[in-house]
Amino acid sequence: MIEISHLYKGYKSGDNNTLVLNDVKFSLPAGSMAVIRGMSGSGKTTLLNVLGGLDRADSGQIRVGEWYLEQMDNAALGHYRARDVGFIFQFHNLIPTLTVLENLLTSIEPVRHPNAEDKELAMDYLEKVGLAAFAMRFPARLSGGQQQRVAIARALLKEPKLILADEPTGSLDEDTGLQVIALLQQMQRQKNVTLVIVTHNPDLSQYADSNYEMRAGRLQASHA
Ligand SMILES: Nc1ncnc2c1ncn2[C@@H]1O[C@H](COP(=O)(O)OP(=O)(O)OP(=O)(O)O)[C@@H](O)[C@H]1O
Repeated sequence: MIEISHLYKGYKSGDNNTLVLNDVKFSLPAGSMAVIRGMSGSGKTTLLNVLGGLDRADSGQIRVGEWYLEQMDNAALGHYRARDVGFIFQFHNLIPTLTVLENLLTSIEPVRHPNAEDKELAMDYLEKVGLAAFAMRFPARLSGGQQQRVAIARALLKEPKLILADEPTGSLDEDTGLQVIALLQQMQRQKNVTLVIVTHNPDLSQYADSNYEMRAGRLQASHA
């Protein structure tokens, strides 16, 4: 499902070019879960951004299913993101002027106009994250953890092939964090979704099919 090889990305500052991704190699079968840990600044978010088509590497190959990202123009990357990728990021980017339900439906809109079935499914996902009662609220009236769960429900609603999550349990208490992980695992098993999770939380490693550590731009398998 995911095949990455010889991936490099650097940022220039003055005469220095700091390599943030340094010959990254990574492969992950469809329907499995990888957890990537690593120190702050080691390149984890950069890797997720490149994998999700939000950013480009300087060189290297990235294949996700039938998509060959390094060969695609920006429009094609937009299609790829809209159709196949669900993002759960630390800064969840809910739209403040839309209700919780409307926020969920934004994940469908690039692909089709949401219909009654989509709305029903959106309510099911809100139920699953324990927020059905808040469907008509605006995000500002939710706690940070509740907003995080809305962002998760939004990513799940479009039932993407790939979910990229950056600290998905970061702003949640332990119980809610476990519920979220259980929900992600359920998606993985029932819908064959591939999950790549970046986290500082060592407790998530036990749920993964494979574990990695990012160190100064290099990705290494770990047994943690
Ligand atoms: N747009 C940018 N311009 C210059 N440097 C950048 C840019 N984006 C990221 N970096 C640098 O690249 C390195 C990797 O950043 P990245 O966000 O990928 O790390 P991370 O492992 O996700 O960290 P954290 O765990 O703190 O989120 C950092 O040193 C960061 O300062």
